[in-house]
Amino acid sequence: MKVAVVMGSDSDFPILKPAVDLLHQFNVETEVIVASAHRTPGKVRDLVSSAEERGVGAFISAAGAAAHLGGVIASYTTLPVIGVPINATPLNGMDALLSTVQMPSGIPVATMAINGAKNAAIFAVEMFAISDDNLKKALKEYRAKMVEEVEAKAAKVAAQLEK
Ligand SMILES: Nc1c(C(=O)O)ncn1[C@@H]1O[C@H](COP(=O)(O)O)[C@@H](O)[C@H]1O
Repeated sequence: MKVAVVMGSDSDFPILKPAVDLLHQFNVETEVIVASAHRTPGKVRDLVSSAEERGVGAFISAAGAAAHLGGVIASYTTLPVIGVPINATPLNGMDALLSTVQMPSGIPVATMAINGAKNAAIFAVEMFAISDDNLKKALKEYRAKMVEEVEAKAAKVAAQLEK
């Protein structure tokens, strides 16, 4: 199964790139697509309608401003949609957060933090890991590495206090 990473504009890509890299680090296949519910509605409908045939198991949808992309993707599929509101306007992402998260009942978009693309990737891996023991193991290793990194930071602070 792969993750379709859809963004509203190429201007969102710098936020999405680390998420795509993270998915590849877990050996999860991706397709990375620029498409807009506002500007290219036909492309969004087509790519979502045919997604299951291409082996897509989940969507990550990232958009800034009036971010309707996630909701529109969710309207065309029963695959899970993870929304990433992007900070792209003078409203600092609040516009995208509210338009992504406040979905009408029945059509959910699992919304991450503003610019929270890496958590979207991890969340997708967690969903795939439910039926994939290798991914489950890889997630446990990822967490263990995080513990090591925090302990190294704690040791650094402790060393500074001893000076
Ligand atoms: N929110 C949407 C949608 C949509 O929801 O369909 N399409 C593009 N956008 C967003 O507009 C912002 C500015 O786009 P440009 O940089 O192309 O002007 C981007 O953050 C994009 O995700």
